[in-house]
Amino acid sequence: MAYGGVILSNSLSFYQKRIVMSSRVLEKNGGASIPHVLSVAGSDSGAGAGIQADLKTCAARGVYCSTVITAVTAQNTVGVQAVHAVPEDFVAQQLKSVLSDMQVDVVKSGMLPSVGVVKALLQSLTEFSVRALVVDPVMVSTSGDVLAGPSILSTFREELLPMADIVTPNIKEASALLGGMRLETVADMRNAAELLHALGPRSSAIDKVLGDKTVAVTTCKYNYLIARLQKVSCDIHVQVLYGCVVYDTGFSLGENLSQKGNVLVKGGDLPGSLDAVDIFFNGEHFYELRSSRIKTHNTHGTGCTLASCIAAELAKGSPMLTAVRVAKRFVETALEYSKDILIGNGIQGPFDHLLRLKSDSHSFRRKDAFNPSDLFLYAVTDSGMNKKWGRSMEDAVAEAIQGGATIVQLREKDVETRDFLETTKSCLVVCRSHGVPLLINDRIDVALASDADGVHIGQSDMPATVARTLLGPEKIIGVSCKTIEQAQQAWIGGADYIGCGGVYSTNTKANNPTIGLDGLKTVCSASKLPVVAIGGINASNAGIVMQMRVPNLKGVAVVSALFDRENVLVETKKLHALLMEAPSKMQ
Ligand SMILES: Cc1ncc(COP(=O)(O)OP(=O)(O)O)c(N)n1
Ligand SMILES: Cc1nc(C(=O)O)sc1CCOP(=O)(O)O
Ligand SMILES: [Mg+2]
Repeated sequence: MAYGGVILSNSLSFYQKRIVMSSRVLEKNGGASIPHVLSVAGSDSGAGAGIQADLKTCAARGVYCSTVITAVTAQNTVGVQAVHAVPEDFVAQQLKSVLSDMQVDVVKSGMLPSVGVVKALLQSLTEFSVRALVVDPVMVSTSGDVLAGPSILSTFREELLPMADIVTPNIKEASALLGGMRLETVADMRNAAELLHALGPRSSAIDKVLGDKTVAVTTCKYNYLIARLQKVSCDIHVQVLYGCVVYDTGFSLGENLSQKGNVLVKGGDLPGSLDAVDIFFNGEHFYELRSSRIKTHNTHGTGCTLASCIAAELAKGSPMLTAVRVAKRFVETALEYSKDILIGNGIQGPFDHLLRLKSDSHSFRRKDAFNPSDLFLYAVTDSGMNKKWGRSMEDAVAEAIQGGATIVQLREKDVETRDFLETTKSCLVVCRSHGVPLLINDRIDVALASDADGVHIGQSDMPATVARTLLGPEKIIGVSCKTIEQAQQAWIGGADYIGCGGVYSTNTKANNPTIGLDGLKTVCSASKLPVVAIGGINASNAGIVMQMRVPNLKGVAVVSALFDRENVLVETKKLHALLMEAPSKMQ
């Protein structure tokens, strides 16, 4: 083989030991490693950019993030008021602390305020092996403040970029790195990407044979990668070993392990462009990544977020282009969700990395946890019935709420997903303005996409445990149960309430077994969760149901008695009044 006859050097035993050590730790703890990004960047007191953005991004992407702080900035949405650079030897100390102990997959660099700090980072990368280096060449903050002076440019160009697997400059940074080159068009960006690529990583080559199937790979970026050869059909592949995790690099030996760097020139600031265009160049192909420009002032920290998201995706094992695409989409989604949030008085605000403060609903957001008394009068819609009576879903929901419905479920079996999502959003506005929870029948995807308050699922739908994992701890989950066992399972699965029926026979749900008042009583008595009765309930029998005074029964759920009627408002009021009179104990 071409790599035979190379001498095994002593320095390699360190890495071998490290692999054995990591495996032992994993064995001892019985755990698995988690993708890990080390962010080497400055702190932003306003928490929109820098280390804080990197931490939030990695958290949002499910990746562990350790940090080496290179500078502390006094910064807000107005600008950068002061910068305190962390002494270089202390940056080096932080790097050593993290890298000597933790298995970092990807290093992401942001603000590197001095040549000494860049050199400390480079030195660490020659001592400790990582899989990739993502360089965000931070030079000027979005507010226009200089974060890395011109003295550093040549070190970036000559020493940092050649180590990078990807470099992600914006237009101004690309221009600065290329000696002030003018970037005004997409063609200029392509040109810049090509020129920057020429400053990128040199090729790597198999360097040392460690054993029968193990080699060391030297690159200019890493001291040594410990790699294992694996025969996959006719090709010999190279796998990089870290602890128990083995990453197939996809390089076959025939390609002499040559690794090409990547450049992403971000065109967010490109003058006169309607779209946000970024140019990705991998040394062979250009990719024009376009997305529509989101109208918002909340763009502080987009660069840091994009780079740390790329790092997070690489740490999970994504190929470079996939990581870039995912990161771009993540930033767009976060911007869209946060476009109207207001933090600070400056012209450029931060956005919400955790996508929580959804713009069109957060002012009406339900503040309370699930309240079982919400089950008192549960209105469950049916599009067929509303169509029959010539009203929209939104009008039907509004009337039911005015009539006294305390919770609403959209049970739409025959609508197109797109229409269902739009209807749900409109109904949410109605429900939130009245503080009434809105649940979605069956469709967890629609509940998630619309940020509805929860779902109602049955025995043939997704299990409650899975729904809970998807929806998180705050959403309401109801489960249909006809037996004690099902009720027990719903409780274990993390449901908030159960729907129990059919109490009476019904035409609304085909082939629905009727369990009667006795069946309802049995389930309610054994249930650890609050119960709402359903099935054939109307103004003539709701009183009977509630007067049984069985434990845990909190209310009735009704479809046809409200919606298969000419006047939803009148029918809901009637049923509400009747329930209020029922001498039940709504514990
Ligand atoms: C409150 C309430 N209880 C029971 C059901 C029925 O749910 P499921 O068994 O999943 O049947 P479908 O409604 O999906 O036909 C419900 N929807 N609401
Ligand atoms: C949707 C549904 N679930 C049931 C169950 O027994 O779980 S009965 C039912 C239909 C309820 O409609 P109506 O109020 O028109 O009878
Ligand atoms: Mg269902």
